[in-house]
Amino acid sequence: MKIESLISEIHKKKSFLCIGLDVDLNKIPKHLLETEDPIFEFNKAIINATHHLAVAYKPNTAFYEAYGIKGWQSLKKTIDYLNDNHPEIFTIADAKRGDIGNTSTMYAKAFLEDLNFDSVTVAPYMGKDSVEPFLAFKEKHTILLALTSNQGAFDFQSINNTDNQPLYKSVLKTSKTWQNSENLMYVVGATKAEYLKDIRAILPESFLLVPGVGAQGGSLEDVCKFGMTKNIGLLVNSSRGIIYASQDQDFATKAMLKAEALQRDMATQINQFT
Ligand SMILES: O=c1ccn([C@@H]2O[C@H](COP(=O)(O)O)[C@@H](O)[C@H]2O)c(=O)[nH]1
Repeated sequence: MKIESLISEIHKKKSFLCIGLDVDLNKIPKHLLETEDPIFEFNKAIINATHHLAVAYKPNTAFYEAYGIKGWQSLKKTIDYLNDNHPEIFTIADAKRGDIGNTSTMYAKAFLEDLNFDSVTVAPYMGKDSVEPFLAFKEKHTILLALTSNQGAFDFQSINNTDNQPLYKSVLKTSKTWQNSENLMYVVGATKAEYLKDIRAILPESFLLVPGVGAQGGSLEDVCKFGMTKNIGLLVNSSRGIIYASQDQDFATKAMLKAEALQRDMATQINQFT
């Protein structure tokens, strides 16, 4: 998907909501376990109930890989369902890949060509030759881990390196020099909103995928205060906070209500900014 299409969808829906499809069979309504593909049935119901409120969906591949070949089939059915029925919606494979170039090329083919996601999350720490194979895909996006939402982000990402700047800033600055860097987006945790001013000084325009509102306690208002740009520039993700709003028959409606509340707050933020 071209970035312009994503921006136009954001303005049309007044939403920069990304819904995380992190499906855990222990948390979904029991009646779905009787169907042939409970993960896909769950995702389909969530997508049907929320697609008018969201501009992106992000299955975290761990939740599919954990169920072996059946999980991978559910992932394929989910992305096909999105691409066939909602081509205007941006899709993210949250897979956090990255390896030597030869191997990264295969990861990129798996997620961007075979599964046909619009984007994939990638760890930057093996450097340029591990990321450039992802960037080579036209109209696809590579979402680089910059400053993650977890506590462990402070173990390495925020520590000053030999240039006397935190490692995450080196990731941002150096990645901008890579070939096809216009295809880069970055992960910044909502729990790290106070860093967004510094991040925007380095990346004034780039899209940021921001996980960590909802279950992890990040604040949408804080993220918007420092992270929003004229093109909005944000995809704010919530997974558990939306998809597990109820574990009963009404799960999709309850998920819709949670998504609606977030979208309403996003519309307010967009209106205040523009
Ligand atoms: O820094 C990061 C990077 C990725 N994630 C992923 O986003 C979702 C968040 O789920 P919630 O249920 O809304 O907490 C999940 O897939 C994480 O693996 C992240 O949280 N932080």
